[in-house]
Formats: sequence, structure tokens, C-alpha cells
Amino acid sequence: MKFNTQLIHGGNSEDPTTGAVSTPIYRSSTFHQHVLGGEPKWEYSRTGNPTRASLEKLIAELEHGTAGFAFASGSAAIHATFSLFSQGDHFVVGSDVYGGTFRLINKVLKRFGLEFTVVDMQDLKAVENAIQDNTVAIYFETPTNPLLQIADIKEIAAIAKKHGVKTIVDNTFATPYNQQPLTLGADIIVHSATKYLGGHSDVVAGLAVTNDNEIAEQLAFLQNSIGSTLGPDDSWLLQRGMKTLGARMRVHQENATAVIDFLQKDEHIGKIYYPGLKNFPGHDVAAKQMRNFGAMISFELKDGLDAKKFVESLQLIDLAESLGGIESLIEVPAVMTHGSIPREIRLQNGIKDELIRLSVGIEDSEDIIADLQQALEKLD
Ligand SMILES: Cc1ncc(COP(=O)(O)O)c(C=O)c1O
Ligand SMILES: N[C@@H](CCSC[C@H](N)C(=O)O)C(=O)O
Repeated sequence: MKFNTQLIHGGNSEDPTTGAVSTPIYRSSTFHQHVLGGEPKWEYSRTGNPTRASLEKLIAELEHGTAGFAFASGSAAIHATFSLFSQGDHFVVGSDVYGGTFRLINKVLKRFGLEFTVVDMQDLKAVENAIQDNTVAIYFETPTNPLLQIADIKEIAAIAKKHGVKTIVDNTFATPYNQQPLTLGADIIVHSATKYLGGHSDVVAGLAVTNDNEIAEQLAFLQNSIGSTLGPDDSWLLQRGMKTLGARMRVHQENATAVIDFLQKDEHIGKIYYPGLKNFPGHDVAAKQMRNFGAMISFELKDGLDAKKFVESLQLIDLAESLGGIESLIEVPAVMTHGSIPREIRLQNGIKDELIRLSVGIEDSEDIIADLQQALEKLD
């Protein structure tokens, strides 16, 4: 089955008892057991739920994994993944990650004795040099949030394998439509499914996928033990959203290309961060490992122009945290999504106070551009 067909017909796309083509929402918290002490397929909905299982099967298929796991948020999926490891274990982690992941690492996981070395994932030598005797995994995003930096998954996974450590990729920005890290050598993928996978800004969810049976067994154990599972209603809503991922991504891409073209020509715009630009540092690697470059764009205004006034002047594009929804969203990472990173570390990692991040939606591109233009003209 090809990708778009899989989106629609993958998972348990037909209910075994009724033939319903949309997986039913099984709201039951528990399931009747016919035999005491038997091994029922379903016993309790934290342990396993048919609606959630359909979604988990679908994401495993899309990412070429053998097992998928659905969580109450992307952060919960990331937390469960790090919970595979133990006190004293060391991780090499990308320097540009979502602010909440930085917070989880620094304010939570470190308290439990996990150790981290932060590295620019674009520098393969630095990645290898950061590996220590107690390193267990390399964790990174590509493209990153919010600088759109590109890490070479195949090369990093090869370094990891050479040293006997795991590769964990946050595939939120690319989605399996644009990039499939397990096929490039990664061991675990995590997603904030709140973003492109859900696609309609109406569900908070997280997913993890692996192709390693031992990790899968442990993740199932942790998912049940920690209990931050995705409920059946949200599982259904997410799978419903995912059916149109391919169709949405094509329009997101078309619109992003038009917006990039506009931004490049506009006199108010300074630096643009977008892997589709030929002179962007990660362009060649992105072209090699991604189907297309995606619809996340970060940019700076020319020196002296007021970023606050610009984002507050937009009328169609929402000033809001999150990304990947059908509606265009804009934000200032330093104040919003990456506000939990101390300013000096943020600046050191390249996230300027004035950086603006745009998630290009699937409205008519003329309207998105007209809105950007009118807000930019207010700066004159
Ligand atoms: C790249 C990335 N990973 C993980 C997360 C966490 O996901 P969630 O908000 O669903 O917990 C986010 C955003 O929140 C993100 O942008
Ligand atoms: N205020 C939230 C931040 C949510 S950011 C959501 C998303 N990852 C994005 O990058 O837009 C928090 O502090 O967790």
C-alpha cells in the first residue's frame, strides 16, 4: 500500500464486529473476561484499548515500525521514551529542541539521574566526540524547533550503532509524509501528534514508534505503568485527522513555497530559516532525507523593526503557540514556545529574541501573503 492509501486504510480501518469503516470509539474502561486468569485481548483501557490500538497500528505502519504507542501528549511520549533508561545513563541531545523538551530534560529528567550533553547535531564530529562510556542514546529533532536545523539521520544513526547506542528522533516537524527516520537507521521515533498528524488544532496527543521488539516490549510496559495514555475519543480524533495528512501536506507545501517566495522579496525581512532554501546550511541533507521541506518557516525582521508590532498586526494568521494545523499560526519563540529556556542559553543556541516562527496553513496562499504584507507595511 502506498502512503496516502495507508493513511486511509491502515490501522484497523474496519471494525471487526460491525464492519464500520471508521474505527468505533470504545469508551469502556474495562472489558468482560470470560475466564478467570486467562489472557484476554482487552482487559483494561490503560493497558490497551481497541480505538487506541487502531491508531497505534497506523502510526507503526506509516513509520515502518513494528509497534506504535499513543500518549496523552508529545511530552508524555518523550517522557515515556526517556523512562526506558536509568539513573546514570548519558544522552547526547540536540542543541535546538522544543522548549518543553529542554524543560523536561533540565527540570525533570536530570533530577532522576539522567545525564545530558548538548550538541549541535549538524556537526557530526561533535556528536561522536560527545559519546561517553555511559552514553545510551542520541536524541534530536530534524528539522528542529524553531531554527529548522537539519541533522543527518543516516550518519548519526551510523555513529550511534558504531558505539552501541540508540538513536531517537523527534519527527514532529517532518511527519512520516516527509521523512521516515526508522528507514534511515533510527531506533525510536517520537511525535507531538498535536501538530501535523492531528492537523486541526483540536487534539493534544503524542506517539512513539519503534522497530526493535525489546524496546517495544519495554515501551508497552512503561505506557501501562506510567499511564499517560491517550483516551479513546482523542485516539479516534487523531486517526480521523491523520487520514488527510498527505492531502494537507501537499497544500501546506505549496503555500510554504509561495510564502517563502514572498518573504525573500520583501524589504522588511532579514534572515530566513528554511531548509528548502539552497543556501540554507542543511539544504543538501534535507533534500537527501526528506520528500519535501515542509511548511515551517522562521525568520527575522530587518534590524530595528518591531517584531511585536508585526505579529500583533496580523489579522488572519493567529498569534498562537503550536503548529501544523490547517490554520496559519505565528509566534515568537523567545516569549512563547521556548520561553522556558533561560535567555543566555537560548541566545547561545541561536534563538534571538526577535525570531518569528510561522506555521503556514492551508488557507489560500494569496490571503496568507496579503496578511503578512499588510502587517509588514504597518512597520514603515
Ligand atoms: C518538536 C516538538 N516535540 C514535542 C513537543 C511536545 O508536544 P506536546 O505539546 O504534544 O506535548 C512539541 C510541542 O509541544 C514540539 O514542537
Ligand atoms: N506554553 C507551553 C508551550 C507550548 S509550545 C507548543 C509547541 N510545541 C510549539 O512549539 O508551538 C508550555 O510551556 O509547555
